[in-house]
Amino acid sequence: MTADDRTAAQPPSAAGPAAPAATAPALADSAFLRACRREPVPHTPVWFMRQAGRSLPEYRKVREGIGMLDSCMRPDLVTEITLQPVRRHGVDAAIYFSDIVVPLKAIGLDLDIKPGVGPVVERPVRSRADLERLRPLEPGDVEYVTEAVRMLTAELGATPLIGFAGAPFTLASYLVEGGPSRNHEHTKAMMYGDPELWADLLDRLADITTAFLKVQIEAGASAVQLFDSWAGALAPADYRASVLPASAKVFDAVAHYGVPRIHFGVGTGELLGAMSEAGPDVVGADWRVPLDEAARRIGPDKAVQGNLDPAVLFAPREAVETQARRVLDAARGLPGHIFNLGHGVLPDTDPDALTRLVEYVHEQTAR
Ligand SMILES: Cc1c2[nH]c(c1CCC(=O)O)Cc1[nH]c(c(CCC(=O)O)c1C)Cc1[nH]c(c(CCC(=O)O)c1C)Cc1[nH]c(c(C)c1CCC(=O)O)C2
Repeated sequence: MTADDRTAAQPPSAAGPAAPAATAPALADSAFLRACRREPVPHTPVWFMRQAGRSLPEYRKVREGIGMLDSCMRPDLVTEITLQPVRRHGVDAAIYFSDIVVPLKAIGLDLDIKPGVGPVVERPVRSRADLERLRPLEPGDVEYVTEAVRMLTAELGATPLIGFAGAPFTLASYLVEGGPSRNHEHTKAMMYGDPELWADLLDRLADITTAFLKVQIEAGASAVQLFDSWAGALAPADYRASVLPASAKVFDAVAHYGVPRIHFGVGTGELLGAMSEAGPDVVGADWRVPLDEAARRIGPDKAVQGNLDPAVLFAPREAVETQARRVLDAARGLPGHIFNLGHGVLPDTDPDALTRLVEYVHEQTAR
């Protein structure tokens, strides 16, 4: 079935589905949403960050000749690409196919995603005058997101759809540096050197991120993840003083929807407690901290997500299973574990290794 057939079979009505997808009983009872709420699960749910993307030949095929940002604006492509890993791997959740810079593009910033590089911003944001270019995001700026989420929730049925956005710090890093950065030097120069301008920038980004998450939740996303990928570059005191308030503002602003909110960053072992204080329901950890220790740092009443090193998938099957077993052992006795990688799927990963890993986790944890 093509994406077009699907649209024809199930036209997304302007009023949306009769019952909001997020409250349909089978969906609410899915292993993923149960784990987010720290309820007993039939098996440990599994999904992978970057599960939709270059590791899949079917992804490369539909993306042929179409730029990354262009593909994010086409609901038919977004729907197809989001569904590909669900069909192939049998993961317990879909993640909406987009990118953290899509809302910034949608408010008119001159940026692109360069293959093999990442987001590149034509004119970096460095001064108060530059801030004026960061206007608020209106739902009408991203109608294609609403349409794609509706098409997806109709297709996915009882499989949850995770919406996402970039956290203010990670978005700020791309905007201030003008592209990917190892040391975030311009970003930190603004954070330390002009705290007022920095706070303003993060506050505007918090509002844009919130608006982008609201569009996804209101169209039917069952959970949301806030990616603060580069927060691990910060010392805990600086994170708490200069970044946490903006991320907490985002979590607060979407709390009333009641959908689980996940918080994740790379290299954040020392920040897990602070990231938990920002107010999410679930905290993701990378592979540098054992999951039981991560759970201690995250504190009570929150689910944990993670944390297999994505590079492990390049090892032979037995080694992958040994390492996955270590993650499951560390998670034993923790109510609310969502199995994931410690960061995104690497582009050269063998897709069959991912499928086998989903089967392994399901088998090993079947109750
Ligand atoms: C930092 C960040 C970005 N984008 C994202 C983050 C946070 C997650 C993380 O820490 O990895 C988030 C993101 N980007 C993409 C998704 C899709 C959903 C999923 O997880 O499957 C998600 C969740 C698609 C994408 N986003 C991008 C691709 C690759 C583009 C392509 O296929 O041509 C995909 C599938 C581009 C992108 N966009 C970004 C980078 C670093 C890159 C890679 C550049 C490259 O190596 O080519 C910025």
